[in-house]
Amino acid sequence: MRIPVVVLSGFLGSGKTTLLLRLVKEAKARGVKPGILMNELGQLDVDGFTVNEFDDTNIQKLLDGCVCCSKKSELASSLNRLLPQKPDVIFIELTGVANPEEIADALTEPGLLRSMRLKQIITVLDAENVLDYNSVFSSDRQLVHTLRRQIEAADFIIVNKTDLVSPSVLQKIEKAIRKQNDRCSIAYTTHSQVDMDPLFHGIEPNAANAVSGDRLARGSALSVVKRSIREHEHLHPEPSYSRVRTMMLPWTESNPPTREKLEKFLHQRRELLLRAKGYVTLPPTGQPHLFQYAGKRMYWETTAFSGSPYLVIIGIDLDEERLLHDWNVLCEMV
Ligand SMILES: Nc1nc2c(ncn2[C@@H]2O[C@H](COP(=O)(O)OP(=O)(O)OP(=O)(O)O)[C@@H](O)[C@H]2O)c(=O)[nH]1
Repeated sequence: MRIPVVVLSGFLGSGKTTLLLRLVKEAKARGVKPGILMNELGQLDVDGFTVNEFDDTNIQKLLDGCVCCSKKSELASSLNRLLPQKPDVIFIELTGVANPEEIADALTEPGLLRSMRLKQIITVLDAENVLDYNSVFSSDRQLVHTLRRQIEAADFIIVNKTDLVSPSVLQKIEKAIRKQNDRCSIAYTTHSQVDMDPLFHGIEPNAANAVSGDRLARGSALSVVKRSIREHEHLHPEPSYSRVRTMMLPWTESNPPTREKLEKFLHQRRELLLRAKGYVTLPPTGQPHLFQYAGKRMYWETTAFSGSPYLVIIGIDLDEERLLHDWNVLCEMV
């Protein structure tokens, strides 16, 4: 029986990993064995540590590039490495700038088609920021195109972070979604807390799953996806994002910046910054924290992480040399 694959898409910081953690927990509660493929734009893996807390979960990570373009050739081998543990379902968490249609297409290649089937594309939206993407990223045509595709290709859209917006904003978001996708289901959530029953429909322990009800069985949906991919490749042979850059800011344990200085540093660069995350130690105690900057908000959590601290930032046209210089000046000033 072919293993159902659930693709999680959505822009940087919208709540995909939060959803993935819920899905993995739910899978375990149902006796369903999950396999996970996580893709990160940066060289370092922040979310993997959190997911690794589910100790016996089968995880593959594809770092330093986007699986829908620069890392596409590695998709099949990474997915095939999940197979020996016989997962009942595979969750693929894409980078925030990935076009999920490309993954749908890759799953129809002969090497994967025999063992896997695309069950569902779920797109998570950040309710606080999604309506601004077109204007904020107007100078990056490819990125705008990719973000539109994330909505158009979705079977299920989760409008997340509803705690940060008013009901009238949610109405506008629903209208905007329906203009682009009139067939998907929509749920409104905080912290990606969604009813799991529909998501697990047809996913059973021990993989003797019925194939019915998946996207692959619905020939028409797949052909729409395939046709739009061909159009996409024709019109956009470039990657799904163009000016998005990732870089690491070194975190010296002997001389770390304070929380306030880090926050000010990022806030001053908010126009070009899309996302930041990392494990950092804070003075004076050296307590490790998981730090996240998403949708222009900063989140801090204490953590049991015991590796070397690091901080990854993602932004538009980042000037690496200049940022590193400013960062080093900041660290020396502490
Ligand atoms: N206020 C608020 N914060 C949320 C909500 N959902 C997630 N967050 C926070 O937003 C940040 C980003 O969430 P993630 O789940 O890591 O987002 P992501 O889409 O996986 O991010 P990338 O992997 O960088 O693309 C984290 O600090 C979450 O705790 C929500 O509903 N409301």
